[in-house]
Amino acid sequence: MTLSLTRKEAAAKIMVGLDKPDAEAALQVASRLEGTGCWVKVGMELFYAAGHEIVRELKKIGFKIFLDLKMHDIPNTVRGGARSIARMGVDMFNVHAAGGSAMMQAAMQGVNDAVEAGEAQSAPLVIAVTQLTSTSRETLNGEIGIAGSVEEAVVRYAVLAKHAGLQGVVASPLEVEAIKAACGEGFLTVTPGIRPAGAALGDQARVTTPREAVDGGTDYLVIGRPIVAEPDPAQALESILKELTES
Ligand SMILES: O=c1ccn([C@@H]2O[C@H](COP(=O)(O)O)[C@@H](O)[C@H]2O)c(=O)[nH]1
Repeated sequence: MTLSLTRKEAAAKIMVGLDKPDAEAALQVASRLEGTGCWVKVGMELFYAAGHEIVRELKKIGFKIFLDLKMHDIPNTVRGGARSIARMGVDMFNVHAAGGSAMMQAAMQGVNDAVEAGEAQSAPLVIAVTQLTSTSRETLNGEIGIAGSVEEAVVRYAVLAKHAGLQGVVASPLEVEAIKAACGEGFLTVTPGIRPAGAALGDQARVTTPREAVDGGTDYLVIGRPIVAEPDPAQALESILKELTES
């Protein structure tokens, strides 16, 4: 089924991956996206270079922020890390489901610690990475050592994350239908692995177009290089929005 979205609805589903080496480069792109209504995603490259300050700057501009640091450590460390992240005022962050239930529950406890101590005004959404969208079945079976299909592995982690109290998962758009069937419509799916027709796949293994991702029921489309590595990021975003608003 082709879903017809308004421009506002489409923009609110897009998380632009600001994978840039420093604050200046990131803010240059962000300034071109200001006012569109899209989210921005701050990942390892930008956060390790520009830290809390870039989060503050992006919030000041008015963006909703997904902090994509994919925590994976012992529960006590993740609890402390989650508390620190909640204090920063981001809207969403993630952990690896491979860390197990106790670790994911610890992330939720860290958020509660921050809220109860009055350090965070509101609780960010906490989601779990299932299997990276760069992982193919061959890699999953032959290197990571998990048997079966990628979809089975993704759904197993999604169910684990749901039982641990998390609000959603990161997966490819190809697995959204199975995740929603197993975890319910309200369980969020945040999907990288988005490539407009003809765009280079790069290191992504499990991809769809923006239109296919939306029609498959995803909640959020994470899009990096097809926007931020283009000479005109605003124009690249516009053409994706056009694809999503045409029925
Ligand atoms: O499974 C995952 C988890 C996170 N990502 C992140 O999303 C963006 C995708 O960027 P593209 O340039 O559109 O490929 C990137 O920041 C990744 O770290 C992911 O791709 N897959």
